[in-house]
Amino acid sequence: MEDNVVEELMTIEVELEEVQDQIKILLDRQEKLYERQSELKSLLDECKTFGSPSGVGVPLPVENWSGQFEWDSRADEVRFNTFGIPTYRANQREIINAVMSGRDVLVIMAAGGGKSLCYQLPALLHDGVALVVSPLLSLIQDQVMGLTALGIPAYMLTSTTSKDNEKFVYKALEKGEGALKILYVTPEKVSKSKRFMSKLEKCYNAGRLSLISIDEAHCCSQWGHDFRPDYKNLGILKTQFPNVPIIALTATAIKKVQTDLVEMLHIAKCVKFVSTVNRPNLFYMVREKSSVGKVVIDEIADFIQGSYPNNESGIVYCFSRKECEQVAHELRQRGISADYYHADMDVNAREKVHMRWSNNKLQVIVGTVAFGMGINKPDVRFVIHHSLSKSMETYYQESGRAGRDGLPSECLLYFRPGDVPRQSSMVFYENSGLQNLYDIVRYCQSKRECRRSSFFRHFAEPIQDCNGMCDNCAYGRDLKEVDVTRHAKVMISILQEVQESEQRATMLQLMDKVKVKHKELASELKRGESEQLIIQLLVDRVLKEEFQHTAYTTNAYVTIGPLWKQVHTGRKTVKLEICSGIKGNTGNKKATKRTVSLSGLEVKLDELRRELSSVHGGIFPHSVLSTQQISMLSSQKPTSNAQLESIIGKLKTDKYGSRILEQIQNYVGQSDGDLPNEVVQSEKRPSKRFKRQNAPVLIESSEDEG
Ligand SMILES: Nc1ncnc2c1ncn2[C@@H]1O[C@H](COP(=O)(O)OP(=O)(O)OP(=O)(O)O)[C@@H](O)[C@H]1O
Ligand SMILES: [Mg+2]
Repeated sequence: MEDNVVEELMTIEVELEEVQDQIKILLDRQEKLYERQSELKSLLDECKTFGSPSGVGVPLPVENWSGQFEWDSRADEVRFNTFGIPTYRANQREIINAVMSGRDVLVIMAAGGGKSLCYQLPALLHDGVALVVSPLLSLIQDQVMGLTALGIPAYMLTSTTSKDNEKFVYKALEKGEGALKILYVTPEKVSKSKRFMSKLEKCYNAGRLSLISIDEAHCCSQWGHDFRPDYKNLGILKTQFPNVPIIALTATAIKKVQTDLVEMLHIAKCVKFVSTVNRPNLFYMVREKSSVGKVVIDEIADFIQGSYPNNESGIVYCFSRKECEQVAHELRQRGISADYYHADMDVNAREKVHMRWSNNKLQVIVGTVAFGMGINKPDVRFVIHHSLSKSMETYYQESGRAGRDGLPSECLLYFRPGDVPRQSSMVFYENSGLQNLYDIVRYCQSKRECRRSSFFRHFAEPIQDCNGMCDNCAYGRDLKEVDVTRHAKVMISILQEVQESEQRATMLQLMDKVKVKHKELASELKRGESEQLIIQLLVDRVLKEEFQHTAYTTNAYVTIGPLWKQVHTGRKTVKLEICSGIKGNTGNKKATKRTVSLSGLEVKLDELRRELSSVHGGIFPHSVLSTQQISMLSSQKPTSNAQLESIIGKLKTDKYGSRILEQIQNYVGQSDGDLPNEVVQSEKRPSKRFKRQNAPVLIESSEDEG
């Protein structure tokens, strides 16, 4: 009797949790609707006021940010000729219009969505100086370098700024002398330097402070993943400079973070632009990870050499520092230029590795989570996870470092159940740590559901088409569903015995016990499948994990979970999906192109951009020409300055035009009779599965504007 009551109670508790999750989603939705309702009501009030006869001549408040504005043509000219950007991406134009109209703006846009342009373009259109607060020195250096290469007067005030430059900046702020359009600082400058703030005040009083931009604004919030205490003091900017519009930008989609930063920055009336979390150009896939370390490395090396033989950049994320070093070493032994990056290295060594990678002198960085926010490289073609991340949010951020230039890129995660206890013993003490981990475990275990849908569900966004850009959508798998209820019951009984004798069992010990006690049953499932079953039972709460600290480590054990009885009494059957093969591309599903393969001319232009970047010093190859521009040049093969200008804009044509035209001419001359866009095989190493393709396609969201 008592048992039954306890069991029902457990079941109800689990169901209650599920209901609460649903309520949370509905409450979020309600909050959004209330927000919009009040926006619309106040808009209506304003319309009535301004629309009345007494309001004749007063302009209507502008909320249609896609409409026409007086700065349109100037904005288009600067976008194209200075930044070399042919069209706006989704929301960019609207955001720029809101900023230009003097409103405070909050921008939530996925990594690589193009947030920088949203403040850099208005900074150039306005008179005066725009201030940008950014959390990391490396990010600031990248940005200043990139802008300088475009001929934009951008400076920074950081620990590395020379005395001369500091003097120049302070003079520009105080007296308006010298050309200064964009000034980057770290948050510490705002909260700690009285001298800087007093100069800024003078700049403001003279009406020359045009805009304040807070990049990576999620650093304000303790709920964000990169909290920075000094970001909390940035509220002072609105208090001291109330007439200057603030634009706060982040890729973090968590609601709590957004609410926090609006409050902290004092921008309650801001216009908010939330873009989708979808990254249509990323191909997501999960592969089974062998328990033999060398096999995993062989597979990773094959993948890189097969798909990326032209030194295309990538990242491999590892669980621990030691693993990073080992994996980098083993990749090098297999002929891949790889190096590691983790928090145990000194700052200089880390920066050196980062620089070599940014300059395309190193193909792969093998990093821990420490290799994070400062990564600004747009042409990362693949992100491989050697082990699973600790949550969907973390995986989204880390894998999202691929393809920031919008070109097809791949995100590959190696999953094996044995990695789960390693992660769980690290995260179990965090708020919802285990829940978050089990969410990504579910993502990894799933063999049918679209990987993109998991992201949409996680970030509470309506589902969009995947276009065949994940393994589950692109390939049909031969899946069979096996009833493993008997196995699950045996596991439960064994764990009961273990518990009764006041002992504990790890996942491996549990499997061994099943093998010893029930040989026939154990032989029905392969080792990996038994592991898969235990993980599934954990995620479904039939089993649960328990942790014990020792002096050196935390051990994870498996024990009976809240729903064990449902299985034990036979009320719940347990099924395991077992994959017996991949059918290949299914005819009925759209499979969009996943990788960028370089044509002969593209390889030549890539070499040229590397050469020009080292000749011009201090700029990255992607600042000379983006991969997207290289692909357009190679398909259109311009022969005159005018044609070139229509592709890459005036500034780059003036700077590098003669060399680019010369390169194209040489290539066309040499390859007379060849296929126009013949795909080249790397000279350095043979390619296993090289794909012949024409110019790469840019996969963009359909909301693009001209
Ligand atoms: N409209 C556009 N068309 C083509 N490329 C663009 C456009 N806007 C931005 N880009 C390019 O996309 C890349 C990423 O842009 P940006 O650095 O602004 O991204 P972000 O949103 O700040 O990402 P993160 O969150 O990672 O900092 C850059 O190489 C940039 O030049
Ligand atoms: Mg950015």
